[in-house]
Amino acid sequence: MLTPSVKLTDVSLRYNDFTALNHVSFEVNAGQTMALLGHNGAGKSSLIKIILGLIIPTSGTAKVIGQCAHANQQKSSINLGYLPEDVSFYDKLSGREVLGYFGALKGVSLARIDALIEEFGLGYAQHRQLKTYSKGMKQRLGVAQAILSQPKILLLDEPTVGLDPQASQFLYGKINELKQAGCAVVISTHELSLVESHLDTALIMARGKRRALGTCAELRKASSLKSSIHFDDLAQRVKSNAYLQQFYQQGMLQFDSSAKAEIVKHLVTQCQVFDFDIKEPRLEDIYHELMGQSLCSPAEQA
Ligand SMILES: Nc1ncnc2c1ncn2[C@@H]1O[C@H](COP(=O)(O)OP(=O)(O)OP(=O)(O)O)[C@@H](O)[C@H]1O
Repeated sequence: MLTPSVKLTDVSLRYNDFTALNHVSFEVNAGQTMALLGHNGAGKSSLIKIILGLIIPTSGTAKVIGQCAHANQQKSSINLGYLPEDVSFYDKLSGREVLGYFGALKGVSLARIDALIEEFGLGYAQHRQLKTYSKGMKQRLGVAQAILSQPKILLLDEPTVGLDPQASQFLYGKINELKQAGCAVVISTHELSLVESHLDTALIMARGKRRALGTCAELRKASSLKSSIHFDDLAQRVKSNAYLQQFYQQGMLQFDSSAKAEIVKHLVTQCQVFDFDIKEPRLEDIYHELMGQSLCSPAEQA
């Protein structure tokens, strides 16, 4: 059986008397991206630090490619790439010196460093001290550092903060390349619309607990949010079609996501309607439905 790249089983974490994580389990396989979502203080960064082996869970187990995460941190035998939430490097160094330093630690060739500097659009500033870099330039450098050694596991804590739209798109392109090469990716982010089309699964955390885990389709099915279909002369067609009438609301067909395949089949085979517009709940809609309207406070223990 395939060993998951990341496997957390029943992990709890206490900081003194505060329970930051409460019986959390999930797996990420090679070549998969999991988005780690949740309110401020939900426990996302703590989970990433546990995978890195920087924090040992109070109870439960954390494994990376079958090894205890903490033991791997000490041996560094598994190649992990990490972008911390607040990326900061010694600001008297130049961008090139930073990548050169991490490259030397990880045995990366100078050619790879040169290529990444150019790809991330930092060539013109590579010899300047970091104190002259903008926030987005530092973030680009941080992402380049994280993927430098083409890791087997890539952990990105809010990677698109400060990135312009093109740089964000470029980053997701790079992530997809790494996935193709078998990298397992965990991305903690609040930018749901950006991550939606790139994830395989999403883990939604609330107050240290797992609120939901699944593919977008699974989360959509589990939600009570409706999908909808619209097409020209829909109202006319519905008048003479008892099957469609049961879904007709506010000028469109509205239904649970699990009914989509059946309705589409009906439209194509029974009504000869081939051109329609389907709208499904977005990840952001599902997230808001799960989290509710009021602000979650990490201090409220569930
Ligand atoms: N070293 C620490 N000591 C005490 N409490 C901590 C420590 N680190 C984190 N916490 C608490 O644990 C909870 C989870 O923090 P964490 O940083 O994992 O949240 P997060 O989901 O990454 O939040 P955000 O989206 O705001 O970055 C928070 O209530 C935080 O205050």
